[in-house]
Amino acid sequence: MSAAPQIRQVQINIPHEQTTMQIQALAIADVKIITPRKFGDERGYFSETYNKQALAEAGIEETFVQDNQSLSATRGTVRGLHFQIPPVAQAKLVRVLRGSILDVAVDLRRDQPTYGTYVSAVISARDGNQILVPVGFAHGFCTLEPDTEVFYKVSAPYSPAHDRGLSWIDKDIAIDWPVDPADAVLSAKDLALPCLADLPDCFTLRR
Ligand SMILES: Cc1cn([C@H]2C[C@H](O)[C@@H](COP(=O)(O)OP(=O)(O)O[C@H]3O[C@H](C)C(=O)[C@H](O)[C@H]3O)O2)c(=O)[nH]c1=O
Repeated sequence: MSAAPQIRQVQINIPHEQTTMQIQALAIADVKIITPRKFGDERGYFSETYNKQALAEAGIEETFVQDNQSLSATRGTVRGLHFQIPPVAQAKLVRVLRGSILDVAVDLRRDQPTYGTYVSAVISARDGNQILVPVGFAHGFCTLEPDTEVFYKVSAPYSPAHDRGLSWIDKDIAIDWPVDPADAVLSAKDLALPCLADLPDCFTLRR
């Protein structure tokens, strides 16, 4: 049994009761952290983890058509970076059912000043927070705990023919992952993904 991969500590927020759904834009403003309201009592808590109308009232109009869930047994598991190309490009609403992840979104929109840059956030079952990754981004995460279970909604159905990926260790993007490449657990597919410089333009709107 190989030793557990070494994970550099990442700031994990302490959960707190919320009175309303909170929405916070990250440095790339289209990527948002959504923290639904929690009703705590002596039994535990209740939370509406998805409410289409509440999101629409906050200006989040994505329509989700498929739910996905993955379990990663080992902390330091990296899944991604993935995206689907039009006409089935996906927005993703990601949350963690058990454990925690460092979630990463890379901007692939060549007509944006943030093209080729990324944002990241710790998403955890403890915090009950979620990340909204819009169309036009590559998405991936690194698990921070063993047996981390991730649940996410996508706005277009899975289409292997439109499934694309980007190397997690692309030097031009230089994502600060909390695990060293020597210790990370990835699929053979993800280990072979190309760098951004070798990807065709997938998302710039045709004028
Ligand atoms: C994504 C997907 C996959 N699959 C099948 C295809 C493979 O036989 C198997 C595992 O797929 P994959 O290795 O792509 O799974 P992950 O590495 O967890 O990829 C996912 O995790 C990263 C973080 C993402 O953002 C993507 O949404 C998604 O690609 O599930 C399906 O049947 N439907 C689906 O929607």
